[in-house]
Amino acid sequence: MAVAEDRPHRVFVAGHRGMVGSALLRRLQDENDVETITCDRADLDLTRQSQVEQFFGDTRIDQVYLAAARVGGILANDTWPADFIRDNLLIQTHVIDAAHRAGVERLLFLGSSCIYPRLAEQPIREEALLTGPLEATNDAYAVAKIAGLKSCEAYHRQHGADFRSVMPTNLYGPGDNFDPETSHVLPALLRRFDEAAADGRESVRVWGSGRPRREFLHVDDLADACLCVMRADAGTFWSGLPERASHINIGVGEDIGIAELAQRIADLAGYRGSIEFDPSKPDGTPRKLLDVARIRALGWRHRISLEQGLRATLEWMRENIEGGVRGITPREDSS
Ligand SMILES: NC(=O)C1=CN([C@@H]2O[C@H](COP(=O)(O)OP(=O)(O)OC[C@H]3O[C@@H](n4cnc5c(N)ncnc54)[C@H](OP(=O)(O)O)[C@@H]3O)[C@@H](O)[C@H]2O)C=CC1
Ligand SMILES: C[C@H]1O[C@H](OP(=O)(O)OP(=O)(O)OC[C@H]2O[C@@H](n3cnc4c(=O)[nH]c(N)nc43)[C@H](O)[C@@H]2O)[C@@H](O)[C@@H](O)C1=O
Repeated sequence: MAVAEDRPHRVFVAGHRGMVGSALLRRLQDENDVETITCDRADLDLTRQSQVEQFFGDTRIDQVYLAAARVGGILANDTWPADFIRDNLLIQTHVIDAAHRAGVERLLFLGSSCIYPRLAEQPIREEALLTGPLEATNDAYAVAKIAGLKSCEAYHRQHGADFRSVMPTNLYGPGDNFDPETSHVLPALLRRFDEAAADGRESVRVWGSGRPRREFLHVDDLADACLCVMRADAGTFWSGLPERASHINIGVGEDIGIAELAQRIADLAGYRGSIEFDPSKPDGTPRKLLDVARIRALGWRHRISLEQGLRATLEWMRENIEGGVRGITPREDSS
């Protein structure tokens, strides 16, 4: 490695105020050979190339965790595809290229399990990439994420850059977006059922048919997996991947139906009314279960069960979202 043994690695976490970025910061604090670097979006808008180049030019950085992105649930993705493809292509292209020019020794790009074909064989292996059509509700976001992992692969092939990618399954945990319209399913249902229980409501609506299946990973486990991938020596990491690939799946290896998830959350929140399904909302991809053999071969396995994670996240939500939730807005409204 390029870094002298006697000084800590200077690690830039992009997106440090988000759910994943803040979990990475918590996890990196446990490492005594790491000095973390962050910069607020007000001072560094990653969609602006000049700002990104200046930041990397002025700041000595050894490693990058690229957890900044435009992120949202199925409806936000389906409603604002232009914002999702634009922001994500710009952020990742600027950061990856500036990191390469600045001589960053290692970078981790955060993709998503939605990169795989809608009807991929389950559990989904890394090799399923680009073997079939994408799910329409998030194809713009998925194309940007595919471009991100392909960028890492291309900079590795052409320049020898040690830029790696992880493809996490659906995540949840402290710092999540609990906005009813723009969030993912798990935080949306935690909030909806908790409020319904508190108000004594008789019925709660769950989007779609309830039949799709999803795999859920606690964000603290994801942060641990990211460090495991970044700490793997280059020979081990690259030799464990198929040729012309830079990505590795991160998940728990089992999934759950949305109707069952809703019932478990209802029970946890103490909700006693009925559950109805809203067919006017999209189901999205029918199933998205990752094959996690590769990350397990690197020595990582999740520790937090869905039961434990749901309880802890419900507690976190009750203590932290009083007075408002962090949602997202379309770009036209936000700039
Ligand atoms: N959540 C999930 O279920 C999954 C997430 N992922 C991936 O993990 C990564 C992190 O996601 P997550 O933490 O959930 O998302 P969040 O929305 O919680 O966090 C995203 C972060 O990116 C920052 N950001 C967005 N745009 C810009 C910009 N133009 N300039 C600077 N910073 C910006 C945000 O800044 P600010 O706080 O100022 O808004 C925020 O800190 C993403 O790449 C996502 O694709 C992958 C699989 C599942
Ligand atoms: C991580 C991943 O997240 C997104 O994909 P998704 O997995 O389809 O996302 P989701 O969590 O929003 O929904 C999962 C399922 O749950 C159902 N569902 C029920 N009730 C609610 C509900 O109240 N809110 C939401 N959001 N979904 C609901 C919903 O109808 C769907 O069947 C990608 O766009 C992309 O961002 C991505 O990579």
